[in-house]
Amino acid sequence: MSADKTLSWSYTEDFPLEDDAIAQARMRSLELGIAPVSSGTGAALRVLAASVGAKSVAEVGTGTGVSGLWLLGGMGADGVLTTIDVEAELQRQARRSFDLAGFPASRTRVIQGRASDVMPRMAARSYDMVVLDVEPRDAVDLADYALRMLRTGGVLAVTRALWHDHVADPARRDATTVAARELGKALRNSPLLLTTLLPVGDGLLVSVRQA
Ligand SMILES: C[S@@+](CC[C@H](N)C(=O)[O-])C[C@H]1O[C@@H](n2cnc3c(N)ncnc32)[C@H](O)[C@@H]1O
Repeated sequence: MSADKTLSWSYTEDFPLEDDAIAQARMRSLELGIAPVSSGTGAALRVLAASVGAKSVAEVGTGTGVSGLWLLGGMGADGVLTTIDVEAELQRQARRSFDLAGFPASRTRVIQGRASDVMPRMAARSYDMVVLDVEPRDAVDLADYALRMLRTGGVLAVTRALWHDHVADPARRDATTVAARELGKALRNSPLLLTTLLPVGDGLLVSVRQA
């Protein structure tokens, strides 16, 4: 690996142009101690949403709406983002972010609750894209619900898949790191999916549902 890799990675993170609405949502997130997706991850999510012509996207982990704004930016003008979070106050902030960015309320469905309670009640095979932006141990628990919701050709995106760069280090055996590692392998090995691991942000697992 070239010694310039770190430089290239920071260049990649700085490459996307983040608009004012996203920058403000990011600031509010950091003030509240919530880690939003990086610019590189957000831009990748936007491209993925656009590439599948997403009209229906579900996200777990609303936060203050940073990832949501990126996703909305990649969806068609009539696309609806359904976003789930346990924290009502964060969702109030996210609604404000969507509003300030000019997205009408009809473009978002903000659901408060634990994803493991909410997702089983959501329609099967109806979503173009599902994003899990939660800790790896939660992502492991939610991946099957997410796959159930995806249409054929739909995309599952799981953030934080390199978990603070611990996943690549075999000496790291803590439960969260192991969960991230195991989830990556399970998605990669599934005959239902085409999966790749992108080193953007804190790692982005991307799977396409093939049938
Ligand atoms: C990393 S933050 C999301 C940041 C957001 N996607 C952004 O980019 O602005 C993770 C969020 O997931 C929520 N969360 C964690 N576990 C959850 C679960 N099981 N069900 C619903 N929400 C959950 C937390 O309350 C937190 O707001």
